[in-house]
Amino acid sequence: MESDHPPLPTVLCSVLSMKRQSCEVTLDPGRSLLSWRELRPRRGRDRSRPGICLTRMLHRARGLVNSCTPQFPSGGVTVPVAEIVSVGEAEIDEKYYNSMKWQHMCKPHAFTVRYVQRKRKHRWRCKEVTFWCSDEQLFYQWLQALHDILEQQTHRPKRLLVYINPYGGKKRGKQIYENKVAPLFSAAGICTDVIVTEYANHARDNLYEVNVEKYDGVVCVGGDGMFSEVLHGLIGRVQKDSDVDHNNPNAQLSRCNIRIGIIPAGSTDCVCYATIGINDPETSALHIILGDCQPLDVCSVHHKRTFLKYSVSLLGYGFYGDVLKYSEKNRWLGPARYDVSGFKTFLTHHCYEGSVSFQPAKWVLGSPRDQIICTSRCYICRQSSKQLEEQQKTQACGSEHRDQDDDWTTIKGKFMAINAVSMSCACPRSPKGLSPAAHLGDGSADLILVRKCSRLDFLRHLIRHTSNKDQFDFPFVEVYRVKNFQFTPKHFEDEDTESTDIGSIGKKNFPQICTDHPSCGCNHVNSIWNCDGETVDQTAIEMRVHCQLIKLFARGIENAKLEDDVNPSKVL
Ligand SMILES: Nc1ncnc2c1ncn2[C@@H]1O[C@H](COP(=O)(O)OP(=O)(O)OP(=O)(O)O)[C@@H](O)[C@H]1O
Ligand SMILES: CCCCCCCCCCCCC/C=C/[C@@H](O)[C@H](CO)NC(C)=O
Ligand SMILES: [Ca+2]
Repeated sequence: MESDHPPLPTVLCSVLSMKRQSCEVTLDPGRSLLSWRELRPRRGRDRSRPGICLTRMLHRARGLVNSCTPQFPSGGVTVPVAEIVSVGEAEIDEKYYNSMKWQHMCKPHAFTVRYVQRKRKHRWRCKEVTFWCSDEQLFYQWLQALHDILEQQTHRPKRLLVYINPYGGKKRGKQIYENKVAPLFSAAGICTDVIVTEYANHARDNLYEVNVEKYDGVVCVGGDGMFSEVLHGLIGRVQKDSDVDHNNPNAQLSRCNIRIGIIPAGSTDCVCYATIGINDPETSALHIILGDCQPLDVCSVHHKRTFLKYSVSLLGYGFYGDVLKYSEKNRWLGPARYDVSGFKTFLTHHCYEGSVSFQPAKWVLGSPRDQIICTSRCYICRQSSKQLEEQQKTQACGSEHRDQDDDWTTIKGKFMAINAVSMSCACPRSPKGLSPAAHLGDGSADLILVRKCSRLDFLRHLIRHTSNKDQFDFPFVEVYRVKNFQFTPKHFEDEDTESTDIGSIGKKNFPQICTDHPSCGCNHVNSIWNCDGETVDQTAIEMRVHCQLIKLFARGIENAKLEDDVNPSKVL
């Protein structure tokens, strides 16, 4: 009787040689694992009967122990196929070849497997191992089997468009790409078109013209500003192609399916750090090669009915706006400009008067202070986006997004900082980020309001950004998980009398705002908005989160505990 089940894929198991040692190498397509372990000859027996072990091994190698139950080694290395970077004919070092026993081969039958090895703190390295086969037939059998199984990794990119900012960070973008990334892409058989940008917004503008369909992904080499350019280019292009008016703050934006990879070469590189866990070009390149996919929330920022910018990390007014304002004047300082400017801004100690209105993200499972960190395959992000989609389906009415009007909260006052973050914003300066429990793809942002406080209190709050302690645990700090917010600076109604949605909210809310405390320096003084490290020209803005609008070549933060326990490529 014929079985309905497809035949089980054949396990390939051979004795191959590795670094002059015999190894049992197993490729188990069913479990998508490649493993190997050294075969140690039993000392006493082997000394008295030289050669017996090799004979047995060669016999097994020729006969191939096919269809056997895989014997996963108790000591050895196991690599998931999903973490194999490349497989190819080995480039043989002549000295090594001459010292080998099997010199009767006219050509060395060896292949090299490159794979991901996890190091500490989310760093990945590309490790390689070369296996020697006893004959040509066996060699081709292995090469074919490995190529076939890698072909099944269809989510991996084959063709990439790469933009390099030669002036980001320490101006090492080109060097970083050429030395650390290009060799890996080439080993993995990825074709690239590389554009070294010649002016600001070159990448963004180019993305409006280029045939994006040709590529499986876009890679940016640079910092958050460079990422922002690519983000604007891609989202803008997709909206244009699908006839979505991005000036409409309520427009349902079309999702962007082409993934973006980030090779960190900037000053903060917060998007890279918060989605991969480290700013390391080689690690990022490996995530791209393996074809990782991390959906990411994007916030749109509008003034009245005019689109201003998209943000994925920090949209900050007050402290972070001022830090950016001063740091832009000192770009020549490179990454240190943020420290100099941060110190100066801290000493200035400005607060700003205004009104913040927001709607809570009611569907989300988490809350900003629950200490549940967004990790790879985050449950909260999956559930929240599912719930949001269902909610949107039931309210679906054309291409406009309709928010209920009844649940707005308005907070008026004097603020040291207003920060909206749709991800943790973790970066080397603040390893847990501005909101450690914010989620990459839950469709919400954490709105952090730091009210007017003493310089010492503000310093205490800032220092918490660098520690594990709760940075929201101060009487002058509030945090809300929101789906949108609007901000109107106090002086807005004086300078702009036109009636709009946001304008009328401002007018409605301002009569009670005081103009006392002349000493605090907040009257009639505006900050600017820092939008992912770029300045925004308007101060009265509205922001809305678009759940999982884009995808990155990343996988979120792998659970450190889990990583230690089940590191797949570690020597057991
Ligand atoms: N060829 C170029 N010449 C001048 N400016 C450029 C060029 N290419 C890109 N830019 C701009 O440079 C700005 C900063 O770049 P980038 O983000 O790479 O570095 P950074 O500002 O040092 O790092 P971070 O954004 O992480 O703080 C971006 O706003 C980008 O638009
Ligand atoms: C006196 C101690 C002060 C310590 C304060 C450390 C806080 C550092 C927090 C950095 C937050 C970074 C958020 C990310 C913002 C990026 O979008 C942007 C562009 O790269 N970077 C900055 C610095 O605005
Ligand atoms: Ca989010």
